[in-house]
Amino acid sequence: MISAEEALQLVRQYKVTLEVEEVALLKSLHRVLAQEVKADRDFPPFDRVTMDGIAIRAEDFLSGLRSFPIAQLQAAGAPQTSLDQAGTCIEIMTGAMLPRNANAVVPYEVCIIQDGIATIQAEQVVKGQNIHVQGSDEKVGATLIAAGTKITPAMIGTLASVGLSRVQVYSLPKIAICSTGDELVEVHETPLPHQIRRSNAYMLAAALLEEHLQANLFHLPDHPELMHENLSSIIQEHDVVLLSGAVSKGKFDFLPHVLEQLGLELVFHKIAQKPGKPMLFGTLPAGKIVFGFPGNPVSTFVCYHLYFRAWLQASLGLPPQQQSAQLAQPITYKPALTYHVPVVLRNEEGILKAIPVSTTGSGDLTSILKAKALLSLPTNKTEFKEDEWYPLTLL
Ligand SMILES: Nc1nc2c(c(=O)[nH]1)N[C@H]1C(S)=C(S)[C@@H](COP(=O)(O)OP(=O)(O)OC[C@H]3O[C@@H](n4cnc5c(N)ncnc54)[C@H](O)[C@@H]3O)O[C@H]1N2
Ligand code: MOO
Ligand SMILES: [Mg+2]
Repeated sequence: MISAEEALQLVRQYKVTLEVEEVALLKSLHRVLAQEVKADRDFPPFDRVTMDGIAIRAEDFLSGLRSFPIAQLQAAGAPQTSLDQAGTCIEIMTGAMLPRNANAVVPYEVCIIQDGIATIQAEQVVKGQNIHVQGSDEKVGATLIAAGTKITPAMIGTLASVGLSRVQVYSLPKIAICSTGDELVEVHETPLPHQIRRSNAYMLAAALLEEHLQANLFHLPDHPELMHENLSSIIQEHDVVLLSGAVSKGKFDFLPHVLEQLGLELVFHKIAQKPGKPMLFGTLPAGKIVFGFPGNPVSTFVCYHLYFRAWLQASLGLPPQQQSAQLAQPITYKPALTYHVPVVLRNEEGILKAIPVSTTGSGDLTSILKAKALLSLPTNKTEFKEDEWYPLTLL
């Protein structure tokens, strides 16, 4: 049996190779950029006026002049004008190109305009004031966003600015979620006393939606031939298969055997951890990836968050997310297993404190209703003291 740390390292090594596809600008939100984004022109592209007011030559003001006849009006979006005559001004709007020969913009608030003459009441005017100089943010050709970055709304603004109406992004893996077990019925059905509803499949699908990933949902019966037949066609159609249940020691836990028949290259089966000990991970022919999450709801949820998300980050070329928090109360845990404790979080003067939530075990769906994260207590100790720092995984 491998350790939780080894399992994490291993899943990160089995990333899938994602193709590059082109999508419409807004569809690129939350996707991973597969191209470098460069400035197609200087940022800003011209000397941009930053206040509504008048454009003058600062020298005229310095020579004592205070009243400037208005020669022209220039709006944003109009071609550049020219301040040809010394001692005059051009009324100018925010976002307009600075007129040729002008070098300062005086806001309306410190001018009085009467009969076509602007009189400046400011104490001083400095050359270059209220002008956003061409190329002062970025020069044409500069890299604005590196490939491999997850696209945020702010980045959509930059992509739009440089004219990328279509964006190259890495394609998304095709994901299947399969629940297993003859005790499961559909959500809309009323279970008989010995049945339960298929909650894990929906919980996983929702967790994927939070990553902006869609999945197809399936159910596999507790029957080796039928499981083989169904799973074989599911694998053909998907890059990644997330399975829930049927990976432990039970008489109906057929998955490991069926997967082996389907060409599984096992990377590991069983991790020294609680919950989620019987988790399975491996590859299938044609570079497909399979995660076999233990069926207990908390185990499925915990293993998804610890291992699938680490795998996804690695496959998308994103750095691992590492965080830690302080245990808020002592815990004794004797088994030689990494104990992933469900916790809520509290910020105490800048220190993140993890407070364990009560749970009856990995069948306790309600514990993950309360928990916001997992605090992973390592195997090399049995006494975990208050204020000690441990790795944290957000749920
Ligand atoms: N003799 C042993 N028994 C068990 C061991 C062990 O080491 N030795 N490990 C236990 C642990 S830990 C876990 S976790 C479970 C994992 O079991 P399986 O992955 O084989 O899952 P199932 O047997 O199919 O189901 C377990 C449990 O989860 C419920 N379940 C399954 N799928 C769903 C679903 N989609 N939605 C809601 N609930 C689901 C299922 O009804 C069972 O109650 O094995 C222990 N046993
Ligand atoms: O590891 Mo199992 O996940 O405790 O129920
Ligand atoms: Mg079982």
